[in-house]
Amino acid sequence: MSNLRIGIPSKGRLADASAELLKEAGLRFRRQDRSLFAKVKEMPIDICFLRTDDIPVLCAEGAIDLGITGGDLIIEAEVEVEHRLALGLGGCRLAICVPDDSSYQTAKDLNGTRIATSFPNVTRQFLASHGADCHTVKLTGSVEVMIALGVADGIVDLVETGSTLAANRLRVLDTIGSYETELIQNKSVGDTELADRIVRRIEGVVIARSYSLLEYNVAEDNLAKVEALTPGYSSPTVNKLERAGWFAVRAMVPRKEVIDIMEKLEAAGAEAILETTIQNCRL
Ligand SMILES: Nc1ncnc2c1ncn2[C@@H]1O[C@H](COP(=O)(O)OP(=O)(O)OP(=O)(O)O)[C@@H](O)[C@H]1O
Ligand SMILES: O=P(O)(O)OC[C@H]1O[C@H](OP(=O)(O)OP(=O)(O)O)[C@H](O)[C@@H]1O
Ligand SMILES: [Mg+2]
Repeated sequence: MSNLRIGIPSKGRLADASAELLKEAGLRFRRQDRSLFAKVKEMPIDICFLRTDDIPVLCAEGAIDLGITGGDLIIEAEVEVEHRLALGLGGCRLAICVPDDSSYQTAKDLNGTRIATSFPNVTRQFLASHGADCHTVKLTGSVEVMIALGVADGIVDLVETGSTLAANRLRVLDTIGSYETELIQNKSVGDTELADRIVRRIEGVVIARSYSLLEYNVAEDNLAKVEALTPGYSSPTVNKLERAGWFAVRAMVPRKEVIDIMEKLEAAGAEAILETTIQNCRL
């Protein structure tokens, strides 16, 4: 059986984060210069460095068994792949944008107009579902300037901070969807056991990155109140302290909620509240 092939972006904003994610999942490899492949040490796995937007079709065609790419690119590619994991990276939204001073109010108002985009399939489907039939102008990048160039009346492009829109005096008319980076799998992978092992390893890192471990001490009278604040991933760990009537509690807490929960724990009488990061986990 040939090695399991994992395709990751060779450049761009997802490249480093994708490689780092695999390394934290225990895959040890090093890309030589600008080579297309890298062998993983002591495992029958090859890493392939590809264009982010080619990864969905290469995964569907079986050139790679697993791939890391943007959810928006997967939908635009209109291919059949298994969506194995959302990776908590590359969050963005795909939006219909028009000039700030235009009179458009809804997607339907765009009927008969020209829309510049790198996502013609998603664009046509969304506009058709809103009763608008538009001429799409397919481009690979710098879509925002096409209205100024007179090529389009509106655009569909990715929006993260909104700074590109502001710089081009554009506003969001409607949001098509929100996306993040995903791990996808070919529907007929040969070594499903190894593929599942890799998915499980990556899942452990993704969960570990999205949670922190909170530990604190609390008097018995306040125990029920604080346990409601930190129910944990499945259940908090509670141990009796030497200090009579006091308990030590440890629980996983979503990282983005930690500060808020620490304040609530303190207000509920918890003491010695500590946050530690989780390097990896299996839950
Ligand atoms: N602000 C953003 N702009 C573009 N893509 C983003 C953004 N935020 C997250 N992404 C994700 O990254 C993917 C694009 O990665 P890709 O490597 O193709 O382009 P890039 O990083 O913009 O590099 P390039 O300069 O080649 O366009 C998108 O499909 C999306 O899933
Ligand atoms: O909302 P923002 O934070 O401004 O990000 C959105 C912009 O980023 C991406 O462009 P990119 O920088 O990838 O250049 P490109 O158009 O050449 O891909 C995307 O195509 C938007 O133009
Ligand atoms: Mg780009």
